[in-house]
Amino acid sequence: MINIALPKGRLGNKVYDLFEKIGYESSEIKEDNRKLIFENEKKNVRFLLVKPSDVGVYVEKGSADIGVVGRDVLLEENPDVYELMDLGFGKCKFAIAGPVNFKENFDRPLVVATKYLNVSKRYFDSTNRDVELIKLNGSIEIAPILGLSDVIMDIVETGTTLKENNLKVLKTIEDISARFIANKSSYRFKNEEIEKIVKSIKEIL
Ligand SMILES: Nc1ncnc2c1ncn2[C@@H]1O[C@H](COP(=O)(O)OP(=O)(O)OP(=O)(O)O)[C@@H](O)[C@H]1O
Ligand SMILES: O=P(O)(O)OC[C@H]1O[C@H](OP(=O)(O)OP(=O)(O)O)[C@H](O)[C@@H]1O
Repeated sequence: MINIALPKGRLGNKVYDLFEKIGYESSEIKEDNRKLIFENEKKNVRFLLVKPSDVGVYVEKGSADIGVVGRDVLLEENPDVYELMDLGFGKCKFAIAGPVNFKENFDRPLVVATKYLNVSKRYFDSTNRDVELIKLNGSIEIAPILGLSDVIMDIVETGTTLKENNLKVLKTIEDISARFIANKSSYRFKNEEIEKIVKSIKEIL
C-alpha cells in the first residue's frame, strides 16, 4: 500500500487530477463529503487529504510514503524527505512587499508580517537587516495597511492581491512550485511502486 499525502486547498484538485490521469483514481474524492482518507484498492494506494503546510510532516514521519507540497512549505519547514520532481504548477514567488509609497526607516528594525518565519529570518539574516517578525496565518496584505508591519514577506502569483491593497513588490526572493516528495525509507523499501508513479507522472507533465 502506498499512502499519498495530498494538499487540501488550491493545489488539491490539480494534484488529484494528476493521479487520476495516471490511473490512480478514487472518484469519491470529488464528491461533496468530509472524508479525509480515500482508497483505490485495485491500485493499492490510499489518499490522505491534509493541510498543505502539514504534507512535509506526514511524509517525513512515514505516515505518508509520498506527497505533493509547495516549495514554500519545504523551505519553511525543511522536512527530511526526498524531493523527486518539480511538477511545474502552483507557480508563484516569495517576495517582500510594501505600500506603493514605502520609504524604509533604517534607524529601527524593519517590521515584517509573514506566515513564513523561517524563510523570512534566513532572508533578512543574509541581508544583515534587523527585523521584527510578526507571524500571521493569512490575509497578510492587511498588516501594512493597518500599520501592524512596515512590509510583508509572502507569496505573489498574479500580483492582484498586492495591487488591490495598494501594495507593490519591493524584492523578489525565490521561485516556488509544487514538488513531489517521498519518505526516505519508503523510497528505499517501496522503490519500485514509487518510481512507477514518478515515471507515469513525468510522462504526462
Ligand atoms: N496565489 C498563489 N498562486 C499559486 N500558488 C499558490 C498561491 N498561494 C499559495 N500557493 C501554493 O499553493 C500551496 C497551497 O496554498 P493554499 O492557499 O491552498 O494553502 P495555505 O492557505 O497556504 O495553507 P494552510 O491552510 O496550511 O495555511 C502553497 O503552499 C503554495 O505552494
Ligand atoms: O498574487 P496573487 O495572485 O494575488 O496571489 C497571492 C495571494 O495568494 C495567497 O493567499 P491565499 O489565497 O492563500 O490566502 P491567505 O494566505 O490570505 O489565506 C498569498 O498569500 C497572497 O495573498
